[in-house]
Amino acid sequence: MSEIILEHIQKQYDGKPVLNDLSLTIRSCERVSVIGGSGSGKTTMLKLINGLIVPDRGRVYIDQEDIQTKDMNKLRQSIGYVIQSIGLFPHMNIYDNISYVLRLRGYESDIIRQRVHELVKIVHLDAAMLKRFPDELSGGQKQRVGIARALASDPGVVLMDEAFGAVDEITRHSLQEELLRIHSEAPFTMLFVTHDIREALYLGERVIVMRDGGIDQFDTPQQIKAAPATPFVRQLLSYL
Ligand SMILES: Nc1ncnc2c1ncn2[C@@H]1O[C@H](COP(=O)(O)OP(=O)(O)OP(=O)(O)O)[C@@H](O)[C@H]1O
Repeated sequence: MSEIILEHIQKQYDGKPVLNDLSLTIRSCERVSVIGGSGSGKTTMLKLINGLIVPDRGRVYIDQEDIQTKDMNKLRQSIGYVIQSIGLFPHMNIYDNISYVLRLRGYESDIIRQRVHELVKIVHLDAAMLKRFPDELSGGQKQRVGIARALASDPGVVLMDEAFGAVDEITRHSLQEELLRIHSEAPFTMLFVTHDIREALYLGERVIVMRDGGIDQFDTPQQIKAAPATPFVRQLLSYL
């Protein structure tokens, strides 16, 4: 449950601007989708929010606190991050993967066990899978583990980067529905990067359309459909 503010963010790689004077406010508990061309800066924006990279200029605030003034390890532990390649630790079983942040934070084992069992229920995983290792799970099951791990410490912010990109259509649809249900039961501020305009419009209460390091439109799905702000937004909508 956190408000995120990006204020005049500039980021360059090798002298080439990747984010160009980006400013936006994401409300506490809001679901925001991010869509845009390849290389438009979507992943870079997420990484700036969880402190994996720092802007050349501008500031990121979470709940009115400049993240640069925070302990970066603590910041990352307080933000759920789900990526397409999932990033599960291959040498740890599912239980240890899900409980990783809780163990880092020094919670007692009874509390951790209770929370892990709560989480597997939330993401509809079979508890029998907790003993397995990531390479013994299907793509969709691994994604559920990734979501459970991201939610483990009850984060105020969850960042998802093409989180459902590597699963089949049916699994993708059920993960989308589960994500909406999970969010409605225990809300958090969510940024969801996707290449799929349907997914963006379905999951986002508002949608950011990025192009070349800037924002073409940041609006509700209804408004984006009713009044696309640029030819690029119109082109995206033509794929519906
Ligand atoms: N560590 C890096 N060093 C140099 N250039 C980088 C680095 N990370 C990203 N870039 C460049 O920054 C630009 C934006 O990358 P970013 O990953 O944010 O795009 P994206 O919108 O998420 O793209 P995609 O949809 O293809 O994943 C790209 O041109 C990319 O090549």
